[in-house]
Amino acid sequence: MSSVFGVFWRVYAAFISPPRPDNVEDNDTLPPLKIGILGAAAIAPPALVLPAKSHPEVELYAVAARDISRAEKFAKKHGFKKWYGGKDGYQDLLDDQEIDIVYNPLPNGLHYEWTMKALAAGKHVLLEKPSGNTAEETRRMFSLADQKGLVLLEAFHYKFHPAIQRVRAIIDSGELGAIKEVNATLALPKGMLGNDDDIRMNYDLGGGAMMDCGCYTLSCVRYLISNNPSAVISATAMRYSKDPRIDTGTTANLTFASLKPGEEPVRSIIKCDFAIPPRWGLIPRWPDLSVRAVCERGSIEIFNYVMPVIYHSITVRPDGKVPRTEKAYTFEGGKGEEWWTTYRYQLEAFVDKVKGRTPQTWVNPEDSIANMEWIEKIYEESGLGSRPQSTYVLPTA
Ligand SMILES: NC(=O)C1=CN([C@@H]2O[C@H](COP(=O)(O)OP(=O)(O)OC[C@H]3O[C@@H](n4cnc5c(N)ncnc54)[C@H](OP(=O)(O)O)[C@@H]3O)[C@@H](O)[C@H]2O)C=CC1
Ligand SMILES: O=C1OC[C@@H](O)[C@H](O)[C@H]1O
Repeated sequence: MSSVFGVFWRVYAAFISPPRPDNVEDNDTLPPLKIGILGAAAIAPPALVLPAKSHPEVELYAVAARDISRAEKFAKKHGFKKWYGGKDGYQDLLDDQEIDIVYNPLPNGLHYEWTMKALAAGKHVLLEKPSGNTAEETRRMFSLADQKGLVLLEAFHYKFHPAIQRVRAIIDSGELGAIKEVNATLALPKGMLGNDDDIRMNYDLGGGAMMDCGCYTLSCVRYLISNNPSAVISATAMRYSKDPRIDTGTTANLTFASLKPGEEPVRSIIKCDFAIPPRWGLIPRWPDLSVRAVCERGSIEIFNYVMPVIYHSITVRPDGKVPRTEKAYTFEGGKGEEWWTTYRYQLEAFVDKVKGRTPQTWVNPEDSIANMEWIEKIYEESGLGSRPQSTYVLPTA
């Protein structure tokens, strides 16, 4: 449904009142997987709480917050059975034997420590993006998950939605010829994010626009080109006035080796910004969430690859032919509903993996590690340097 009614209907079902699950394969015989959340984070309701409400195989079980009253308020508001708080609250949640899955939406600089602790406690972990502060942290987390036979997923939710997968399928089909250039932007109007106390403005917590919004643009161009960059040609950061180690926006110019011998390298410009100024100093701008690929025989672009359930459009312009617009809210013959958010598709895949089923989509450890490696290279090139590596050491058993 691409009408205005369709937008309202999807937003209602996705964010206001997700339909309750009715039928499940093994729901009658197996208890639901119990979820615990570390931190009453702003992203937790859209990214996990709402998706869980329409997933028949999970239960919102416990939340921990540094302040117990905050944990209690969050638990009661969202229907969690238990809450933990105080200085040991996060560890108490991890020690709860009932919990199967831990969602980690802590600040980036704490992803490593608490994911390592969660894995050590035997929990599967859904970890917010970017996976850590450094690629070394990411390698260590996936290595521990592997040793323990646990599922660990970096929550690059946009990849689980049919919209971006449709863009890649069109590129891969060869309809437009070889890919020459892909540019991606995630830029938000000033005022939406980036107050002084925002975790994104704190270097020790892994702040910076390239970490926050930029990690999507990098991930997306790597995904559409089906390769990793071969070099960062240049990277320019706008520095935060109160801490020059933090970028409020970064533009990076990358090059990728072509996958086919003899073809030109693929060029890419990625841009992130969390402070686009109002037009003429007055009129607030819309977020810029665009990705455009130029190929030998035409171009393709998608608007809104980050929150496609609300509205997105895929415009294909084959040279010499009439342009067409496509939408993709569901997979043909696959699991999903028009109102499923990127996060709902992601939760479906995560549960499938935990249950030993083959997920429709997955983000492999190598992919998460490579994304962090190139984030670090971009920060190095911009002169700001990598974010600080965690000093946490997991005690040996
Ligand atoms: N997938 C997506 O679409 C999005 C993902 N994200 C990612 O999710 C994570 C959290 O982002 P967001 O929800 O916006 O952030 P918030 O600041 O709302 O949440 C972070 C949580 O971390 C906890 N925390 C623990 N230690 C600290 C500390 N020293 N300082 C501040 N907070 C602390 C707080 O929990 P407590 O309740 O215990 O106080 C807080 O609730 C980030 O990794 C971000 O990149 C963010 C937005 C969108
Ligand atoms: O993950 C995210 O997605 C959307 C952005 O608004 C936000 O800053 C970021 O953390």
